[in-house]
Amino acid sequence: MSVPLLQAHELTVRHPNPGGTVLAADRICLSLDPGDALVLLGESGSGKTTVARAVLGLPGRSARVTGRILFDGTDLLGLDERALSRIRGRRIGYVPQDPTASLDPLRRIGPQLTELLRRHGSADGRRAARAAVPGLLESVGVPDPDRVARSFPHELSGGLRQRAAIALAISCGPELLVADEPTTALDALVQAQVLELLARLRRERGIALLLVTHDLGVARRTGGRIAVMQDGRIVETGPAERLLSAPGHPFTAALVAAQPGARR
Ligand SMILES: Nc1ncnc2c1ncn2[C@@H]1O[C@H](COP(=O)(O)OP(=O)(O)OP(=O)(O)O)[C@@H](O)[C@H]1O
Repeated sequence: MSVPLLQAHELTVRHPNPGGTVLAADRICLSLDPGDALVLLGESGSGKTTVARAVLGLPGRSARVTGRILFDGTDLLGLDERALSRIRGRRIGYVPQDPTASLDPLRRIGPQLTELLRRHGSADGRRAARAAVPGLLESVGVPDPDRVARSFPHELSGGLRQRAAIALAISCGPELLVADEPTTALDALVQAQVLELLARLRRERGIALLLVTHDLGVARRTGGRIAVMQDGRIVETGPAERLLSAPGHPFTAALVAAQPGARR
């Protein structure tokens, strides 16, 4: 059996709010092996993003976090910001719902990738970094990498922008990608293509995937394991196929009944 890449033990996150505190993640335990996929599935407000942000070491300034998040054996909650930022972006990549959150609107795609490749030491010198950009864009399925490298984010379609954001996220050769609703803003065809890209990155590069979604269809197509969240808790975990075809928890059963087409 392989050693888990990511493990959460009793992860609990409280957010302050005017009426007291919100228990956004309640004693979360999860485990993800290298190259595997884990989907956090749940309705809006169930705590999925809170867990994903805690794994990124970005729980929010005022959040109170307890428990442990072990990444390759190191407890991320015990690290200072400097140590965390060495892991985040280098060993853990982040794909947001809205790619404009990771792309700088005022810079062309190429220079953004060049800078990251240099900063993370994935390419030796500016010239090598620049030369690596088209291959990186090609590896995320960009059909015309030179044109895209010369483009500003707003000049690209939503699907190409998300591919560029994924290129940024994998530019440092991460072992884990955290993707928060990465296809929600895309139409159905592009959504399927982006999910296929994430699956290919797992297969070909062995990058593990922690994906947040409210959409059963996305969870099913991502494959791997699903953890169903309700009110800050994981109520059920299991292999995607089994969990969606034979839910063990009434809440999962209700979710499946509400989106019957997503079972197939
Ligand atoms: N920074 C914050 N301050 C106060 N409350 C917060 C904060 N972030 C999240 N919450 C609350 O924590 C709970 C869980 O939110 P979270 O965003 O993790 O859920 P989610 O399942 O990702 O939902 P969504 O899909 O809508 O983002 C919600 O009640 C939310 O209002």
